[in-house]
Amino acid sequence: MNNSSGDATHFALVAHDARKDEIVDWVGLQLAHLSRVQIFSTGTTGSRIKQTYPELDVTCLKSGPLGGDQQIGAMICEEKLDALVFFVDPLSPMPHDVDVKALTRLATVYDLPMACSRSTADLIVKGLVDGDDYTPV
Ligand SMILES: O=C(CO)COP(=O)(O)O
Repeated sequence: MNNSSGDATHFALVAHDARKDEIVDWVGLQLAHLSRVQIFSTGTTGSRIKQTYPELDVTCLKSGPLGGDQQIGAMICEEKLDALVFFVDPLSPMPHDVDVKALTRLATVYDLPMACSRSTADLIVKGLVDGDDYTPV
């Protein structure tokens, strides 16, 4: 836990449409660990995760194209998140591409652990939930 509120571990989980099935599958594989995490998601991603795993603690924000990416960006600036898992679709143009860029940019600016793929997302879970507390050097 590195968020400034000092309580539970907070993850943002976001996926573009072409990768929503993939994030739902990934959450299922990490269910035991993610059940110990407070999850914040953009609207449609969060609804899918909640529907499939009602036992998880998921807060749904606005849909990405309607401001959800920006809400997550604001949480990063306010140091309310410990990690961002963002399964980006690299093959489709997005009407809200500027928001997508802004979100990944802020994760970089604030040195927030960010995963855009399953393997990196696994490593984040291993480092932040399954392993010893992560302390940035
Ligand atoms: O568009 C998104 C991220 O850029 C995701 O938004 P939804 O989860 O609402 O589809």
